[in-house]
Amino acid sequence: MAGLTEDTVLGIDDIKEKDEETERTSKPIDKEVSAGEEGGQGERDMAPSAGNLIHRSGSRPQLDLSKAAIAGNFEERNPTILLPNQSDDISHLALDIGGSLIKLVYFSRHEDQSISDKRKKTVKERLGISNCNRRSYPILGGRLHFVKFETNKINDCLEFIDSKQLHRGDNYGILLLIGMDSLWHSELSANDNAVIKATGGGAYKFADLFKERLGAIRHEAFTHKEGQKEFVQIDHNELFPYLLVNIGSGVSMIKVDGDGKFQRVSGTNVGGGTYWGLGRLLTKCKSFDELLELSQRGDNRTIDMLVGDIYGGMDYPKIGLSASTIASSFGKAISENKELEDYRPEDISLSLLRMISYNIGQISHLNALRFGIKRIFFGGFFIRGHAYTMDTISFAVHFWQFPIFRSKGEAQAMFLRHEGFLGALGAFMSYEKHGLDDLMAHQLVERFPMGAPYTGGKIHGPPLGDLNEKASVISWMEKFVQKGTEITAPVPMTPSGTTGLGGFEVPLSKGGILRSDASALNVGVLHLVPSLEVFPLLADPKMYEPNTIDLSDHGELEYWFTVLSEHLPDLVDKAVASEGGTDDAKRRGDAFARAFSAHLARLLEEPAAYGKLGLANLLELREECLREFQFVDAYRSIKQRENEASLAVLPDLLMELDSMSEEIRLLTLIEGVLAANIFDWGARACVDLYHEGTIIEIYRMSRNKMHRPWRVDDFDVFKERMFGSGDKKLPPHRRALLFVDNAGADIVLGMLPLARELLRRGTEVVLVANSLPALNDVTAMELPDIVAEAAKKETDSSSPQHCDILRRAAEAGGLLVDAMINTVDSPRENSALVPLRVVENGCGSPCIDLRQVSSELAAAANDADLIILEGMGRSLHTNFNARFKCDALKLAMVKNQRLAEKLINGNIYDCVCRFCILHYKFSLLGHCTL
Ligand SMILES: Nc1ncnc2c1ncn2[C@@H]1O[C@H](COP(=O)(O)OP(=O)(O)O)[C@@H](O)[C@H]1O
Ligand SMILES: CC(C)(COP(=O)(O)O)[C@@H](O)C(=O)NCCC(=O)O
Ligand SMILES: [Mn+2]
Repeated sequence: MAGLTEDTVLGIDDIKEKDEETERTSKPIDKEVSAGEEGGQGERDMAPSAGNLIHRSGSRPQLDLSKAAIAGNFEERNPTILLPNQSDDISHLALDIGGSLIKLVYFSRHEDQSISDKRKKTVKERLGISNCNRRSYPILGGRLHFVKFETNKINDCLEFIDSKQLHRGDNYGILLLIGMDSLWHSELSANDNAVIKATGGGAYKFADLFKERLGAIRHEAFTHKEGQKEFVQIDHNELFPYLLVNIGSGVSMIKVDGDGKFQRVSGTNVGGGTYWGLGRLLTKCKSFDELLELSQRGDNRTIDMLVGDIYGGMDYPKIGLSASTIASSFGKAISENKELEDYRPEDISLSLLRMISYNIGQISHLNALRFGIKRIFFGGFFIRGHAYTMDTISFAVHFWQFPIFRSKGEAQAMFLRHEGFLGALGAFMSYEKHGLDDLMAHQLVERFPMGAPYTGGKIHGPPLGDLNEKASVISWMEKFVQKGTEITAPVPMTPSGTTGLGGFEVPLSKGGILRSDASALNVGVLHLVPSLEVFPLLADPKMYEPNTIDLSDHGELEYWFTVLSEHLPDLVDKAVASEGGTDDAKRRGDAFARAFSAHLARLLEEPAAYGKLGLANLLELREECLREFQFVDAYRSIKQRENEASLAVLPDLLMELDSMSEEIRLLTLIEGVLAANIFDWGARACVDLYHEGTIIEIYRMSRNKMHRPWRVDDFDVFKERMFGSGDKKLPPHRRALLFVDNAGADIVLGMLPLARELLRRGTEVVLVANSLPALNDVTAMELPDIVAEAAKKETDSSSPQHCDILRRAAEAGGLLVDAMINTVDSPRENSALVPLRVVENGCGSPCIDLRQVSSELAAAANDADLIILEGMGRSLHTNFNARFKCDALKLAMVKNQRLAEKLINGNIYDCVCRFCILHYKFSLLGHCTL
């Protein structure tokens, strides 16, 4: 890559000179910041119309390039660019301006969490219980977004930055990467002036980034062979050394030996720019995607000279080459009397794609061999998530490893979902002020928005990457709806192995029609939630897989897609009603339905598009989509109604329970939990049931059907743990974490009475509930009021004080603020009483991934020796097979026939009571059914 240094320096120089002009005339910065590109592509095309987008304003901080200058020697490999006039009060943004594409990674803060969360206030302030192991981060959490633009359309990029208000905010700084596959970096200046770092940091930072962050983002890396994507979870300890091959306009090959230990060992000038540039000239294509799409319909045999062409249609087995091996790319063009017009552009494109991919694959392989490297990661936007390209590269890497060529073992070709964003992301992460250097992988949650309609109460920017049109605030929703329809239309994918060319040297997957911009839906927004942690009680976090249902089985996938699609109209009705049924709500409801359907269609067609797909991901995606369209809580009124109805009958239930013997009571309590889990607005069968009676009638009916043995029935083991057998007794559990599920009868008549029983036995109880609404699940915010209502002292003096246990425990746990104030002076006769607390779980889904829980929950888990997971989402769809370091009880009613058949070989409404007991030293207990 000769000339890189000069070009980049020139580019930066350009910024410096032209910014003086900018200051005088308010001329645009678009030309200036694009100057790092090589080959002049696009430079002249750039219209200066976006010039006033990033403007000075007294109150708003912005990107101010005036008087920008390189600090130090221009010839240096690590030039620092100083922006003396830049306020560092701007958005988190990193730009990687490449020869072909601008990659933008930006950070948006989460909106301020409500501080009026009564539960948190009471827990923390009143009782001084805090998340002692919580680290303090300079950022409070937010999102990392990935966007790309063609370098010659920098105006769109600027418009986007403007529409998203990225040039203002109260953050720290901006990073700009200028160059092409460059291997430069510079240190942050200690100077107070804002600094632009010029770095091709992708490679340099990648080592660390991958190891600590991306490497553990679920399903980042994958292999791609014969049309099949397979995600690879890489053990941190086995990552190094690896070869990073960045296929941008040109190609860099970097050997990475450890954190920050890397070396550019090779490269080639035949890269993505070559394919696009040569392809454009030869086929007259107008866009890269058009060129790629052409290749899918091509047959390279018309242009490439094959081994068979030389050897009369025969293989050449002596040297291990079959007839269909390409002997010479474009070789036929010399021997025939044809002009360019005589060749199909499709064939030219395919021939070119194979030529370049093979060449890169081969050089990569040779370099891997040279250093004895087993893994090659391919990045850069040339790959563009394109199945055929990945197959071709994998094939090439593998081809040279056929026995005859093989020497020192096989190198594996791996691809990355964030393929093109490595540079921008690496630089972003390296910016120390963000505090991101301390972030751990489980603190990044990936989501797949369609383009948020609102931020800060306003509609911002066009959603789906169609940035050619001017961002029109008014028509945004209509545009979305239209776009949604386009991408909903299923895109056919040719099944693997049908290209008809055959032969081991021909990659099989060719794909169908190319999606308009695959990367827009391949890479999600990474939510940074610094308070997320791995649940400390997981027995083996590395082996933990939350999903029980594997959707890689296509039949399974289709079934659940149908279930979710059929549920959609009803959900939209509820969501719209929950927002007052206004015209705006209806429009949002429509957009939500389209967005979610679009995701479903996309995933049905390519299940691995967003990483390995499980049922929990689908259910969470639905909630995320609702939130994206500002549906805060679709089931709010249903939850309220069911809470009220259930609270009204709770005193009678508690009285009934108190009249029972301990053992009968425990059984009745578990029956009650299972029976009340029938109130699930996410299950079709149950929703149909609700038309047939009142909440209490359905609850009674459900209870009456609770006959043991249940389909999975470990109740006897649980009972033995609780009461012992004969004279062998175990002390009560110290602390139980109750992962609660639905609002209404489920929590009020099911889990609260069980919690009360544990409290009565001296076990401290922590109710673990959702941080955000999902279906009719109760949230941590809602729980204190429900508990307070359940624990209310009966004013009617004739009623016994059956709520005392709950009330005192809730007081002790800081849940009843008012009650505490009232009882401050009265002597606490039961000061030894264990507390009842509420913590949020960190998620907003009907399922729970225990690798990412709130730090509050992680802290509460430290002393816990019993976990109770309740409901289908948390104990069946996810965590059915999860193993813990303490006793664990999983309770759920199966409200879906197919799941019942598959999971427990049973029927709908069957129940699961699965108990897994830890081996106590002096264990008196048998083992559970696991
Ligand atoms: N929409 C697109 N426009 C232009 N090039 C694209 C596009 N999508 C993928 N590419 C390919 O990606 C290459 C650029 O990759 P990238 O990693 O962004 O490198 P650079 O930093 O050199 O721009 C292009 O040369 C082309 O082969
Ligand atoms: C989303 C759910 C897991 C919620 O169940 P819960 O955790 O409340 O018991 C469940 O409603 C579900 O799997 N529904 C889809 C299946 C169906 O409609 O049959
Ligand atoms: Mn639920």
